[in-house]
Amino acid sequence: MVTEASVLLVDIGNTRVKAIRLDAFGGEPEYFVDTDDLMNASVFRDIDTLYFASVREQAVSDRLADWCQKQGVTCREVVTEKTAFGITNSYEDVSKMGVDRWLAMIGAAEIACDTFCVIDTGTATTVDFVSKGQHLGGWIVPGFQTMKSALVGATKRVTADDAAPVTLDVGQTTEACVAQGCHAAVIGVYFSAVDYLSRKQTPFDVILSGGDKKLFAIAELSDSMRPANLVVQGLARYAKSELFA
Ligand SMILES: Nc1ncnc2c1ncn2[C@@H]1O[C@H](COP(=O)(O)OP(=O)(O)OP(=O)(O)O)[C@@H](O)[C@H]1O
Ligand SMILES: CC(C)(CO)[C@@H](O)C(=O)NCCC(=O)O
Ligand SMILES: [K+]
Repeated sequence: MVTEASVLLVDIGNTRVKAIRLDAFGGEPEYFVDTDDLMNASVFRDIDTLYFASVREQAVSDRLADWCQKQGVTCREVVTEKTAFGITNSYEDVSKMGVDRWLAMIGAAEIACDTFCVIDTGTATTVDFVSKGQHLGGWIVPGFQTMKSALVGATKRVTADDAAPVTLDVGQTTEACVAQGCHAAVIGVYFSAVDYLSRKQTPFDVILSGGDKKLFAIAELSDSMRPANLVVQGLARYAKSELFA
């Protein structure tokens, strides 16, 4: 019999792979560089079912599925759909939408009111807007690190450091100007999302997620929610409904 402790949820992101068992999905996942790293890890022991989602190339998914088959582990890859859990995707070709965005919406819908947006910030910052079960559309923006690398790569005299500001401020050195400027740009996405939703003239929730959500400390003033990891939460919803409903 499948138990929640024997199901592993895996989010294969652009930068990192996150894995956590279904019975612990609200907690902190384990991080891996890639799926080879994951396949050798102890989290893989004693599981009988794997639910995964990937934004990497197809070969990565194929290799993971092959490996599961050899281990006798049931493997289910979740992909972006046109409709599920009462949400309808606005993309005409839903296969083009990154499954992390789809799962973030599915995860957010469980905790948000009728109208909401989910802001997921990591390698990219994505924003997706949903009202009454209809996905209205979204934004894809470079993430904080990605913005800094693009800036450094496209200029001669601009350099960056590892600082990750949490307050809106200004810099007095090149590195501080870059860090504060890119932080201001990330925060700008949040304010623009609030502005867009405000025009709907209906109550809404803003849900923040992703490896860099700490950059949104400023949003604590408002009542936006910051759940653990929405992509994993979306995967958990799929696994629960398919295995235990
Ligand atoms: N231990 C860590 N290792 C790598 N990145 C980290 C770590 N802790 C925080 N981060 C931040 O998290 C960001 C990556 O976030 P996340 O893991 O959500 O991204 P990702 O793997 O690209 O997933 P996504 O595809 O959702 O963007 C990095 O930009 C980095 O600033
Ligand atoms: C935008 C990212 C990189 C965010 O992780 C991912 O969702 C992705 O690769 N998306 C494909 C393009 C799209 O969603 O329209
Ligand atoms: K992201």
